[in-house]
Amino acid sequence: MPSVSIVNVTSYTGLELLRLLSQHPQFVVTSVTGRSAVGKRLDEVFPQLSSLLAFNQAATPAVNPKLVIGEEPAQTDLAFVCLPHAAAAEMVAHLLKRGTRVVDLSADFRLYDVAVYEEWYKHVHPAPALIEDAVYGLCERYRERIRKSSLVANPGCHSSTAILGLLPAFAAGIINPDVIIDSKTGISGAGRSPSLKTHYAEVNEDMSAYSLEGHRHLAEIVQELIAGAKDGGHPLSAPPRITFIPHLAPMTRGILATCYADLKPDAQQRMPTTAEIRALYEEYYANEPFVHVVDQPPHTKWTYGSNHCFIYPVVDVRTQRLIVISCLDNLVKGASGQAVQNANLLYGYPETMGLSIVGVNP
Ligand SMILES: NC(=O)C1=CN([C@@H]2O[C@H](COP(=O)(O)OP(=O)(O)OC[C@H]3O[C@@H](n4cnc5c(N)ncnc54)[C@H](OP(=O)(O)O)[C@@H]3O)[C@@H](O)[C@H]2O)C=CC1
Ligand SMILES: CC(=O)N[C@@H](CCC(=O)OP(=O)(O)O)C(=O)O
Repeated sequence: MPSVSIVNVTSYTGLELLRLLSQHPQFVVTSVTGRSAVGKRLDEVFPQLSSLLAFNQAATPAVNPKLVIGEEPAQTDLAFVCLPHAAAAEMVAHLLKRGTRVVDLSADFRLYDVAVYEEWYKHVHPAPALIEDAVYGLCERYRERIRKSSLVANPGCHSSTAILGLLPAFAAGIINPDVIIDSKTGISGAGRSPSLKTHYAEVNEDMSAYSLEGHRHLAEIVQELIAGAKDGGHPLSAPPRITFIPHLAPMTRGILATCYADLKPDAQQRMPTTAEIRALYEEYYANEPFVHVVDQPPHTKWTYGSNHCFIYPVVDVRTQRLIVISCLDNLVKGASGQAVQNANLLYGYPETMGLSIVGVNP
């Protein structure tokens, strides 16, 4: 059974990995780190984990709540890195050097062009030589490459939502590459560190837009939609024109992106119908266990705590625009669940292993 470390278990994504891996029949978490909790047991920091003791009958349980949090990760087969960007790249370089396979939840290896990374992240990339070895960890697109990889760059949460929502339309060339993405996110997307921006009294019953000057996830979205269009046989002649505006919504988890684009007429100057587009989307995701094309606008509550993404494409007949609503849980399909899906691919396990849970609703 592969041994696993979680680097920075004191993060929301680290904690979510513990929850998911506690149900995984193959991986065994043997090392966890977190500067603010060094020397403490997992169940001291996260008392809810003590409930696992009643179920941990195996000699090596997947998650042992008595595991002591360290400063540095011990040698393991696989590591999930849940550090902020830049710190993550340094840790990833260290782990790869000692032969550990890595799923990095940060943004450090998601962009194939280091100049684009440095433009958006405003610092010099700490390990640019590793970028070419990394695979963008959107399993629905790159599962064959992920299987052979040692470094998976787990996608961003807004990016996953928007890319999954728009890929079929870009691959089929049915829209003008001029898109507006209006993405609403739960507060946990901002992480666990205290900040006025995420203080309860500030965000409860409040909605606001942020990063209007340009959000970092735009770079990933552009990169992947260009690739999706090309691989679908409809390469773009120029970069897509995308306006992506994230909004903070008064909920703990969840992302709901509403995407708008003008439809292109077919060779007979006829516009596609909702039924045709839904059929196209259903075909694109026909064999995907975690992506579901639905016939009504999805709710973030459908995804709460699960690795599922729900997508609703519909034509606005008055304007001949395609509207696609896509939603998922930022901490699961948008982060830790997708990371486990990637780890399953790395080890040749069924992609769904340990991820069969349905969303909590209400
Ligand atoms: N939250 C989300 O929905 C998503 C997050 N991500 C990405 O996943 C990674 C983890 O995110 P998230 O779980 O939100 O993180 P959190 O903000 O919840 O955790 C941050 C923790 O990281 C530790 N930390 C901060 N700076 C450093 C540093 N320089 N070196 C080492 N440790 C540091 C601190 O813990 P301590 O002091 O205990 O070490 C801090 O509490 C990030 O790269 C994030 O961008 C990706 C997709 C979605
Ligand atoms: C609410 C909120 O602040 N969300 C974060 C999501 C960040 C994320 O997904 O992580 P990466 O930085 O790894 O891309 C944001 O919009 O920046």
